[in-house]
Amino acid sequence: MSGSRPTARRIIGIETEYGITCASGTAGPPPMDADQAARALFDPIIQRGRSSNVFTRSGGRLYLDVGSHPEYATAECDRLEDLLAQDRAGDLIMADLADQANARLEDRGVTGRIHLLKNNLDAEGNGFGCHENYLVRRSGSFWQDAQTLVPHLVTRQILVGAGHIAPDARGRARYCFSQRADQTWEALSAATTRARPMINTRDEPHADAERYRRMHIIVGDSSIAQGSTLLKAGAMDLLLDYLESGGDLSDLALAEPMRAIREVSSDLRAAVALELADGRTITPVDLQHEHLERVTAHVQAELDPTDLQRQVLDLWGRGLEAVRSGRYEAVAAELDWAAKLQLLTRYTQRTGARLDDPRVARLALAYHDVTSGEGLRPRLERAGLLRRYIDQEACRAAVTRPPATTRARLRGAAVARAEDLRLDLSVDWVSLRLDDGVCRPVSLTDPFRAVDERVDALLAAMDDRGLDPGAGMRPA
Ligand SMILES: Nc1ncnc2c1ncn2[C@@H]1O[C@H](COP(=O)(O)OP(=O)(O)OP(=O)(O)O)[C@@H](O)[C@H]1O
Ligand SMILES: [Mg+2]
Repeated sequence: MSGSRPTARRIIGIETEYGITCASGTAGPPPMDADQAARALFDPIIQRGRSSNVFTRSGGRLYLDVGSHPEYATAECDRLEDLLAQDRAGDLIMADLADQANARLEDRGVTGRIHLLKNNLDAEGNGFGCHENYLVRRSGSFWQDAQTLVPHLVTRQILVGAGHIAPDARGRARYCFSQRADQTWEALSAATTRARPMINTRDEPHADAERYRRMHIIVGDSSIAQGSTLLKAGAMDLLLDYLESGGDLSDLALAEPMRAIREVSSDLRAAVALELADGRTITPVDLQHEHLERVTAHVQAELDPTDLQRQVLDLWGRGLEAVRSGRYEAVAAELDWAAKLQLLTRYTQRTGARLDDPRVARLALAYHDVTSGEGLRPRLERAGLLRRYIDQEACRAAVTRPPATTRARLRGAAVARAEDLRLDLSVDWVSLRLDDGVCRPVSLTDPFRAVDERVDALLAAMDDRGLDPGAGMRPA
């Protein structure tokens, strides 16, 4: 590959909603429902910060909305290695909270254990999301770019879907690519719950609104395998670079994206004929292949890709080949749908259980369980059956260390100082404010700016305040 420039710097963040249940430790019913379990999980956070919406030392956001899906939004990342580490740090933060909550339950003599699930469908059939955020330039044709991405979002599930067991039209269980595909109702919309679009077009850039927009993609499955996260975000970043450099995908617009997204999910051979807007038809594999070829040509002509970006292109190609040939084992260490399918297939072959057997459902759920000591991922990773692109130490470190190259560095430093000195700090994505009635709020509208003397001054003011026992201290 012989281009010359790096990909344009782009802010990327991933928000994950987690499923939560409290499994009974006896034969009786669960000791608490999902709402109660979520509140038990967030209890120490609410005690400490008097809020269920806090920013962390990693620069990310921990959040419990109404309802029962605790959420972690990663800090702003502009390197794929940081995104992988921060995304995993979110799982670790949640798992630590669950450990603490389970210890409190045990102290109270409650026989039940809280489990956190990184999937997209709860036992009652309610869906919840994993959202990707990509900074895009306002000067580009956002609407057209957003529309242009729909065919990619419809078909990328054959690579980055998390895999799902669902009944077919005759009620028989079968394996499909995505949990989220059936939960999506529109291509583009500014409403998220009613319309369930693939891209949420609400204009909230968390940055200078004259220059930027935030592409808010809400159709993806949550990822367990780092390979899935890498390919999901890395392919989108490269596609956006291609489009922002004048690339065009409009000849691949689909006639009926909503119908297509369901058809793609349920055809494991990815050979279904999808109708294009111009009347031609194309299979999901061929459509993805076409995207990959254009992006690869763009990379070769213009870009000097990073090591992880090379791996994105490599995995993209191998993933398509695995689907086309039906030899999914080739990517079973890298892509969720293939990893889970291999696990379930081995189990059904060994035991003779069918896909609709409750034991198979439990095994599938264990793949998504991120609670310490419960889920399968750590074991699969240790055994080399799931590939780690970023080692566990780096992910652990990201729990308290924000990305170094974006404004998250400033936010993380300020949050850490406020926690250490027990000072009240108001934080959101674009500002920091010490609640002492003296310091002026610091506005951080440039997400690429990782060094800022105003934040240095704020940290110094915090040190001064922290020394003064009367000022700004929170009640113990
Ligand atoms: N300028 C930006 N461009 C792209 N992504 C950004 C930018 N600023 C922040 N982000 C990322 O966007 C995500 C915002 O998460 P958050 O959960 O607050 O989303 P939201 O869409 O604002 O809110 P909600 O979940 O309440 O609907 C984070 O992952 C963050 O890193
Ligand atoms: Mg969110």
